[in-house]
Amino acid sequence: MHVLVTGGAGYIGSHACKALAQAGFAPVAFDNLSKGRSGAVQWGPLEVGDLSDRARLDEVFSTYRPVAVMHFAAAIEVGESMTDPGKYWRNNFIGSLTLAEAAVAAECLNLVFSSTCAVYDGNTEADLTEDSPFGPINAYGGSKRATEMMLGDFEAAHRLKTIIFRYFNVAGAAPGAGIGQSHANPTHIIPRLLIALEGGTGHMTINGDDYPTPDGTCVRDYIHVTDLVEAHIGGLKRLLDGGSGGSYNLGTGQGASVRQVIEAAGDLVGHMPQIQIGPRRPGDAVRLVSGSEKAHLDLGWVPQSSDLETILADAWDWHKSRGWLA
Ligand SMILES: NC(=O)c1ccc[n+]([C@@H]2O[C@H](COP(=O)([O-])OP(=O)(O)OC[C@H]3O[C@@H](n4cnc5c(N)ncnc54)[C@H](O)[C@@H]3O)[C@@H](O)[C@H]2O)c1
Ligand SMILES: O=c1ccn([C@@H]2O[C@H](COP(=O)(O)OP(=O)(O)O[C@H]3O[C@H](CO)[C@@H](O)[C@H](O)[C@H]3O)[C@@H](O)[C@H]2O)c(=O)[nH]1
Repeated sequence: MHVLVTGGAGYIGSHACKALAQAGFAPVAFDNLSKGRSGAVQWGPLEVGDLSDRARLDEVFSTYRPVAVMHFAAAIEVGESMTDPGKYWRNNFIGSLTLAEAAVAAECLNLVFSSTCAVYDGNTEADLTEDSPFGPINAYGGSKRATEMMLGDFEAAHRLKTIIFRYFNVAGAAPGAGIGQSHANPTHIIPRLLIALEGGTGHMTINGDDYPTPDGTCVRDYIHVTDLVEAHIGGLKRLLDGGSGGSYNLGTGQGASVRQVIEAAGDLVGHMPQIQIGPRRPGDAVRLVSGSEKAHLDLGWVPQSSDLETILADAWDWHKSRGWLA
């Protein structure tokens, strides 16, 4: 059973391919390699192509006749989305629309979509459930929320069943698998921190320490990538067994501030980076922590490796092993 994995050469998509293969599916990665790398595609073929290229999508659907799509391909940087919103609306929203139309035309009517907690109102201090108010405060979250709405309309009109997963902050790496967060110039806190601790820059800038949080820095809910992709396998099986779609938060319910993440990484490695306080990053939410049990109740999903120490240790092991990458 082929599953088309858009963004399959990227960080989470490559982990999903690994989990799909382990669960007995045949993943087919579809990626334009703008951020992904071909070396991360180890569990099935790589089809190079862009979401905007409908003819290329049609060709890939026709070749593999996938039973489902896992849709990870997107531009993902919150800060960039505030300075270049068009890139986000074009790639994430128009790209997803093109993909959904191709899937319906190919009668591939099961889709798992990578959404984000950035669809919620990030200025609230409350834990977030699937019923929390929307209010994307950045263009990235806006492009994801619009895609969710589009997919809802496609489900009603075209029977394209969709499971929407709203991830909190994904981190870590599958131990020993040769895949992890490998952007050339990472913006995410954990890869940047590991580069700093390794001696690459030696310093870490905190993007604002005057937020209304206990230590003044932004709070996030970090989820291990191996736990995250297991939820996708559960969601996919539910769709293929005839179950309904739905929306699910994927987080742990535990918040960690930027300072706490830096201190935990310093404890792991045995020394602290030099810390500088910079300005707030446009589009940053104050606090994003999941308050939901829905994925546990509906899908039986329980994170196994998502304590911050394990996440950082696995990310650090990946970071040290990836010297051969650009
Ligand atoms: N990393 C996180 O913490 C996080 C949190 C919430 C949601 N997400 C979502 O998870 C998904 C995967 O994120 P990731 O962290 O693996 O990012 P990533 O950049 O590593 O992976 C995205 C992949 O999509 C590919 N891609 C981008 N645009 C494309 C296009 N138009 N056509 C074909 N391929 C394209 C890139 O080359 C890359 O390999 C994204 O949809 C992202 O919004 C990530
Ligand atoms: O050098 C750095 C890097 C990051 N941060 C801060 O660390 C926090 C986390 O930032 P980052 O790791 O970039 O993640 P987010 O901006 O929270 O976004 C990630 O997590 C979102 C869910 O919260 C996803 O939707 C996005 O795709 C994903 O990029 C934010 O407050 C950043 O401002 C710093 O202070 N210094």
